[in-house]
Amino acid sequence: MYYPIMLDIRGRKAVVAGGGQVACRKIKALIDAGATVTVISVHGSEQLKKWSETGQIHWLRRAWKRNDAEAAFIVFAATDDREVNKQIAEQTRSSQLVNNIDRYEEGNFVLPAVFHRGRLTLAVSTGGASPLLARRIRDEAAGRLNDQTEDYLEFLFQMRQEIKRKVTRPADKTLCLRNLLDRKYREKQIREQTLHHIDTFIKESLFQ
Ligand SMILES: C[C@@]1(CC(=O)O)c2cc3[nH]c(cc4nc(cc5[nH]c(cc(n2)[C@H]1CCC(=O)O)[C@@](C)(CC(=O)O)[C@@H]5CCC(=O)O)C(CC(=O)O)=C4CCC(=O)O)c(CCC(=O)O)c3CC(=O)O
Ligand SMILES: NC(=O)C1=CN([C@@H]2O[C@H](COP(=O)(O)OP(=O)(O)OC[C@H]3O[C@@H](n4cnc5c(N)ncnc54)[C@H](O)[C@@H]3O)[C@@H](O)[C@H]2O)C=CC1
Repeated sequence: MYYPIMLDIRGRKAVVAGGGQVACRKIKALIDAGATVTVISVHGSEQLKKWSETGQIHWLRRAWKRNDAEAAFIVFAATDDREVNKQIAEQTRSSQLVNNIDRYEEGNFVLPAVFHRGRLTLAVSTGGASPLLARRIRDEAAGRLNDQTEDYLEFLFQMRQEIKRKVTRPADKTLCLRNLLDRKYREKQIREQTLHHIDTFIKESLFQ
């Protein structure tokens, strides 16, 4: 069974071998997550050229060389050459994260199908069994979210920060945080009032 995790890769070095369609999907997610991305590929899509021109990636227009992954935190073997991808995966240290796009067993992680909305991330994986089913389940789950999800979660975040700061007893904190999930806070107006009167919310949560 895979171990799921949300990685903070801001400023971390990501190295991607390959600049085709699949590599670009992985690169987009790396850029969005704030990684420092180096791409090694002779050829590249229009999108890759744009990212390179705008400084969002560092593109080395050449074939993969041994040691290219040396300083990387995370590596993608994303060429269309199975043998090259295999070698790249073999060249990484066991402490590095490596994804092989054509033979997932040769890497040590796989990417899920992802949907982001504000602070919410939905990630669905079938552990390599069927990427298309992962995508479909992701789309079905995302379709059940409504327009308010982003604001609602931002409200929960802000309230939770304040509750953590203001309420010290763990049991009291739990009471407040549980109370926050009451359906009434799905109403925008009630959320706004509550944010303005956090002390009242805390008192009511503890004495109701
Ligand atoms: C194991 C994994 C490794 C990894 O890439 O991390 C992997 C591996 C492989 N994918 C292959 C094919 C396809 N992959 C997609 C699409 C996606 N693939 C993604 C993830 C993963 N793909 C990981 C496991 C995910 C899981 O847990 O289930 C998604 C979810 C995330 C992402 O890529 O960001 C993204 C959808 C994102 C979105 O929609 O948003 C499509 C559809 C399309 O392209 O439209 C096809 C064609 C249809 C088909 O073949 O099923 C092949 C065969 C290559 C060949 O034979 O030529 C392999 C190789 C193998 O099986 O070893
Ligand atoms: N994991 C996944 O999500 C998926 C994986 N695949 C697999 O991904 C492979 C690649 O697909 P595409 O991106 O569409 O191919 P593509 O043909 O668009 O791109 C291949 C890229 O690999 C680069 N490349 C080839 N040899 C290289 C080397 N020695 N060093 C550096 N770069 C090198 C090329 O310059 C090119 O940019 C497919 O062969 C397929 O097996 C396909 C679909 C989804």
